[in-house]
Amino acid sequence: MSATLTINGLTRWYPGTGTPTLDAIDLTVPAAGCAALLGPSGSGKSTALRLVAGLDTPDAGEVLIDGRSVAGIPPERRHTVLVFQSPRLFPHLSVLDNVAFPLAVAGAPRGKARDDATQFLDLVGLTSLAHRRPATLSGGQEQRVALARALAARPDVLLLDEPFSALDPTVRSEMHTLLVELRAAVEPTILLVTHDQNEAAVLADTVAVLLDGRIAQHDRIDRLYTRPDSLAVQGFLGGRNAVAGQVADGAHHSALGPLELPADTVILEGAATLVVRQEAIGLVPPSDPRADLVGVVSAVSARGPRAQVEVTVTGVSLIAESGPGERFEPGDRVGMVLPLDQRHAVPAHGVGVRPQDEAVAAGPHAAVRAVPGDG
Ligand SMILES: Nc1ncnc2c1ncn2[C@@H]1O[C@H](COP(=O)(O)OP(=O)(O)OP(=O)(O)O)[C@@H](O)[C@H]1O
Repeated sequence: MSATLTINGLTRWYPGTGTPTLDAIDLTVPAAGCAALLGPSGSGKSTALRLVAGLDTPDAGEVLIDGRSVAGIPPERRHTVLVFQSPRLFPHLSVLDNVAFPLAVAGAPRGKARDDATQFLDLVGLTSLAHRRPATLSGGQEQRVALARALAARPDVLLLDEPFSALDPTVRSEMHTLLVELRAAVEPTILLVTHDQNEAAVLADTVAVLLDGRIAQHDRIDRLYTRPDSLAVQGFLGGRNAVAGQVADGAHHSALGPLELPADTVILEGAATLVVRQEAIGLVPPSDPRADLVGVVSAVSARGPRAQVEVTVTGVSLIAESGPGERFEPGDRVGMVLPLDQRHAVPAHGVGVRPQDEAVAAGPHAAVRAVPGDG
């Protein structure tokens, strides 16, 4: 019951707004895959889901399910189901009949619809509540019913619009576990909208970062963290270190001195910003031979069990995270280890260049190094 979802050049320009809310976005979610659309409030995430679901009409571009355009097909015939932040259950129906509803609408006899619904309730762990009314359920239980109802409709594509953001952290985490189990059991194709990076990381195979109506980067979450295409993506994902400089001879040159760049990426010669995640930097004694840099602690701020440690190195401020039990004070001299595979250079102009994009880079600042296996 899963299908490939393809979004081509999808554009939505609400009347009276100066710029399009969605500006020609492209996105593919393979059958049984899960992609997250991650972006700040107002970036156009819900607009994209509404267009895929058929609740709104694009100004340009198209949505394809298994290669077939769904333009002009009404929502109820698209084989997509949208689950919202609020469960939107039918209050006058039992839990079981809520889940059986899409089956009954599709023409299944009452007994068959209820049998099927029982199986989906079992999948979400709620068979014991089958005869309750929604008003007697907790928020997490209601959302479980909403998921069971959505899956019972056997959609080609399951669309989730911030489905867990109203739940408290413990219940949200239980719902994440449930969704991982549902994926394994039913293998739906999922497009998930969220503004929560952790949720995207836990649930999705790939994450499309939506900034100002454009997909800034669609990648695995680990690559979004360590290989951002732009400083906008790096900053949105909370990266704190960005050092301006130049790339030459496979290294980044700045006030920090030359720092070799990893070989598993294409490196552009020219102006580029070095980025390294704060949690990837190791703090060691200044005499430690592993230290790539030595500096002086300029500030320490506690963040739960870890602290953010600001270190000044030849006038450049870098942030690292100390581990549990490590204590640093302003004025301490420290060594910093910047693991080679965690370093990345973001070209000063435009997005980063990947192997598949090499043709774009042909020019005076063309890509100088590409290693198979990347991207
Ligand atoms: N029907 C509409 N008419 C005019 N503008 C709209 C309409 N729907 C949404 N917008 C605008 O489009 C922009 C994107 O809205 P959208 O709800 O898609 O963003 P979002 O990323 O889902 O945000 P949030 O995380 O806050 O839900 C917002 O500026 C919003 O005000």
